[in-house]
Amino acid sequence: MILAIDNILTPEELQFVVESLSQANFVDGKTTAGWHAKLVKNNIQLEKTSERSVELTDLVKAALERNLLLKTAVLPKIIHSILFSRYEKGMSYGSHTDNAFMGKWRSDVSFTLFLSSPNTYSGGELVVATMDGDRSYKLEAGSAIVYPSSMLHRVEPVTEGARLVAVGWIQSLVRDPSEREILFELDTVRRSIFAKEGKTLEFDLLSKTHSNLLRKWAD
Ligand SMILES: O=C(O)CCC(=O)C(=O)O
Ligand SMILES: [Fe+2]
Repeated sequence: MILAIDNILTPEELQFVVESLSQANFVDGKTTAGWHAKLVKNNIQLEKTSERSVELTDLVKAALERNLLLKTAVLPKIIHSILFSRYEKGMSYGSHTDNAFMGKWRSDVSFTLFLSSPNTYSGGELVVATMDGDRSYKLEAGSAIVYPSSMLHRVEPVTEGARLVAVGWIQSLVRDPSEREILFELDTVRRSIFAKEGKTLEFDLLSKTHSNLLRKWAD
């Protein structure tokens, strides 16, 4: 399941992040890519060890953690390895797959949080390869695409302007995307029943099934 989540950041947070990044020092992105992804990675990114990176990482992580849609669809165990990347004119990231592990954490879900307004740059779409063709994404600033880390993906060349994003990886409580999808749908239905009718017997039974499956599938 590929999911678009709008307004992860408030306008104030977005402005803060973008302003902070405008004064930052960016380095070659190849330093954090796997040995094969390095061959096609052509961007620059905020130095991970800088104080600014730690501050912005905490901000983005907190924004993702408070988002209910992300919580129910992704079931995060930990949001790890956030990077702030910049693609200037001519930069791109060719087709690749993300490493299964980053340090000790597994990458089950990848995300791109768009930080530049789409009308400030040309090209730079995130393209995810699905069984029925390529899907192309270029969201409003502050919104994110969330997709299984198992999928091939790329960033199209930027032809004008600059594309600023925060990308990162999540280890989910449930590694299998199809199991996550079942849990997400059950959770969505039970919340909808609760909103309409309150804590009915149907709500209780769906909650029981959701909890029992989560217990069964979580690692
Ligand atoms: O910038 C993006 O949207 C995705 C970048 C990416 O695929 C990566 O950093 O592994
Ligand atoms: Fe990637």
